[in-house]
Amino acid sequence: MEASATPLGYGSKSIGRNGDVGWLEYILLSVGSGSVAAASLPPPLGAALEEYTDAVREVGARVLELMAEGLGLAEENRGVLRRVVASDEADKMVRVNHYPPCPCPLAAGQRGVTGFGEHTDPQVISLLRSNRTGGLQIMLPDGHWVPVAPDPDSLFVNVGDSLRVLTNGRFQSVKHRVVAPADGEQSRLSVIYFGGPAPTQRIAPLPELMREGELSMYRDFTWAEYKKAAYKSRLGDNRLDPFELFPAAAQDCSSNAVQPPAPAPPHVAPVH
Ligand SMILES: O=C(O)CCC(=O)C(=O)O
Ligand SMILES: [Fe+2]
Repeated sequence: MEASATPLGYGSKSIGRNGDVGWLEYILLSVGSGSVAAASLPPPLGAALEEYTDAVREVGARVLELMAEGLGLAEENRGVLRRVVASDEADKMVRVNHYPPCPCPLAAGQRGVTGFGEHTDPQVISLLRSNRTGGLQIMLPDGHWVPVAPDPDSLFVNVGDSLRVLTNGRFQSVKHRVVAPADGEQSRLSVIYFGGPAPTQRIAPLPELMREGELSMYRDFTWAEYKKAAYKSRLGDNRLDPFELFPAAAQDCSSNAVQPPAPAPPHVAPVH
């Protein structure tokens, strides 16, 4: 069965509304007061979800503080990134992905089928946990895919597009994808917290970070605007492109500059 979360809720195979497909089923929830999706869960599950999200968000906020320190921000400014995801109005989403083993026969040279197609996360920071089954891969600047070793005791941290803009490209959002388990392998299960800004938050390079004469590489936008644009796009699109002010300069230092074009998935795309 193919079902699409719209955009929240349960989905199977169909990711988003724009034709992206993968070998998975998932549930995508918005967490926090006023969130329809979390409020519709059985109360103990809703409470557990909020508790988990708050705990993992705090880890993300701490990582952002360390990143601010690493960027050389003065001590009094080190909370500037943390506050983007930790404010009361900040957008909190959780996705649970389940990738059953795919019984599909593989053609010669084909390493698997796409569980989740290549993309960057649009938010500020994502923290992922998984079971012991691998499949997650990240793309290096030279276009090579490298596997992320599964470790149920670790959190995998991803920089999102918004953090890339907030740091004027100093941190890059990295393309990642999931290859579904082959027939006979264990299912992969992952839980991802996506730390986003408040809807009205202006996403622009932090003034505290800009050097004298440094120009923003992006035109200003709000998180609500970017989220809407992200939902309208395909998974593999470089979603920041329409917001770039100096495309050539932004691409020069972009990990996405050398991406091969995303293959158009006929149904569930093979992975070579
Ligand atoms: O399921 C995974 O391991 C990664 C999925 C992912 O990248 C996402 O949901 O944004
Ligand atoms: Fe992702």
